[in-house]
Amino acid sequence: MNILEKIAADKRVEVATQKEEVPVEVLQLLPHFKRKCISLSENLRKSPAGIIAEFKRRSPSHPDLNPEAEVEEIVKAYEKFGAAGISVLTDEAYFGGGMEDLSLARESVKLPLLRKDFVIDEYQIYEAKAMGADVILLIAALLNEKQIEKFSKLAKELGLEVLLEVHNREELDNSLMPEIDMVGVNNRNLKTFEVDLNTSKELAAAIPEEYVKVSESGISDTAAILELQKSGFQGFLIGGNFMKTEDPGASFAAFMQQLNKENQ
Ligand SMILES: O=C(O)c1ccccc1NCC(=O)[C@H](O)[C@H](O)COP(=O)(O)O
Repeated sequence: MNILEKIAADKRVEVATQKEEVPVEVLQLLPHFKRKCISLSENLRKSPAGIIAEFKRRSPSHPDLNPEAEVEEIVKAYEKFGAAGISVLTDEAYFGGGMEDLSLARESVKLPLLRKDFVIDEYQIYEAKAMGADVILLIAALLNEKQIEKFSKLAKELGLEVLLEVHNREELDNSLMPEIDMVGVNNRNLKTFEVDLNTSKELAAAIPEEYVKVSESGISDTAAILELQKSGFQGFLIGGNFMKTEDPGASFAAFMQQLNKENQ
């Protein structure tokens, strides 16, 4: 079993329990459920930098990233220094996150929030909306075409945007549908954890123009962004580069300062 299959297997158990504890009917009564979402894809189209800055405490590839990190201060700094959106890891078992982090982020910033998790059940989409997310992630490697269609349609009904994550041409060709707003190319091979930015560059031309292109994972300098922009990417999902430092907000600010200088 590879890491993604293991995460998905655990997620099925977790979601089954959560559904019993807090049924969809209860989620629908929560105040954020009626909230109008903010568009991440629009922000990425108009932002000169297009950074989706991520909050995470750890990951399978980086188990000790920033175990004690608190969400509020970090996301406020991401907003203050020019992020186009924020990704919040809500998986507890492998990333040390939770729905509480998403809720706290929602109370702290006005930027669009991506619920970064492993969606395998419609329940998680209702939950994302109820906790204040604007965008969900659908990982092509985890889902078949029918699931992607069903989940993205539900997301649209709830007013959420969809970021589809792919890692190769086959996943891209099998998973594109009209309800998807953004296509993210994950530069990290989730089977080996190897990172290669050429994955984004090689897939870019195959992503139809109507989808905002997002390059995900392994971005650690502004030169990489300038390169990826040339291939048509408008969004850049960056987590570890900021979260591995003592002050992720300050490292984000320094990164943005450098990027703005180079983008002039
Ligand atoms: O990062 C991992 O180890 C990982 C393992 C299994 C599934 C997903 C994983 N990462 C999620 C992500 O895709 C990243 O959090 C995100 O793209 C940011 O990447 P980075 O900038 O390299 O932290």
